[in-house]
Amino acid sequence: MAKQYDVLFRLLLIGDSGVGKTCLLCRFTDNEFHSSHISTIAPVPPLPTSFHSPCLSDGLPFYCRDTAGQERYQTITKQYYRRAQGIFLVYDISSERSYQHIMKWVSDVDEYAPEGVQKILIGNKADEEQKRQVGREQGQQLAREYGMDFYETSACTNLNIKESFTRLTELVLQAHRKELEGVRTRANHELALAELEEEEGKPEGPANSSKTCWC
Ligand SMILES: Nc1nc2c(ncn2[C@@H]2O[C@H](COP(=O)(O)OP(=O)(O)OP(=O)(O)O)[C@@H](O)[C@H]2O)c(=O)[nH]1
Repeated sequence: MAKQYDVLFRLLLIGDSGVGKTCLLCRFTDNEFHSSHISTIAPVPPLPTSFHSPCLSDGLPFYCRDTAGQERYQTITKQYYRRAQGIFLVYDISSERSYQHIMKWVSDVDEYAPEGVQKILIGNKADEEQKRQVGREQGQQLAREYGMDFYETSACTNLNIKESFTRLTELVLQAHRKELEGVRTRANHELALAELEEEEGKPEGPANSSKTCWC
């Protein structure tokens, strides 16, 4: 009933392979950290297990999708951009290369995501101070250039995880305030997941990911 008035917000995590996207999401949703790196393979796991409902900000449901950072999966990853309302662009502070690649990720977002999508820049692995290759000021500078908020995070020590997720959901809510006025919001997680699955369809290829923290 009144399905057209329901709202469903989708967040995405993108960035090079190994920057810690899966770990950020696991830390936020399950308060867990996995020290081994098992690359997310595309297609990412089936929708019902790859979405989480942090239910931040006034209890509205948010669904956050992890993506595979490896180049060979980019065609699949890009198909998720067009329905995203919020995107985390993640680099690793111990990898200059992953920082340089943020420009390429931003240009993909500009090309494939809807206008008005909210973005946040994340410099992850802030606990790795002795391996740091990217200064905090460099992160701040890049974020300023692209008009994004910036957080240095650590999925390992739980630095700024809640803060960055909360901020992105706030930005999405602000951007969609008009739509939210007087509308009924979807609170039924199962129903929402079923609809997401129906809308986006199951990606082709093997259904499983080698990641273990989606369990
Ligand atoms: N020290 C430290 N290591 C981290 C942090 N976040 C992730 N890692 C490690 O970095 C490696 C890669 O993390 P993942 O979360 O799998 O990286 P990803 O970006 O999802 O990689 P793809 O799935 O290949 O795109 C793992 O060994 C993690 O334990 C962090 O905040 N600090």
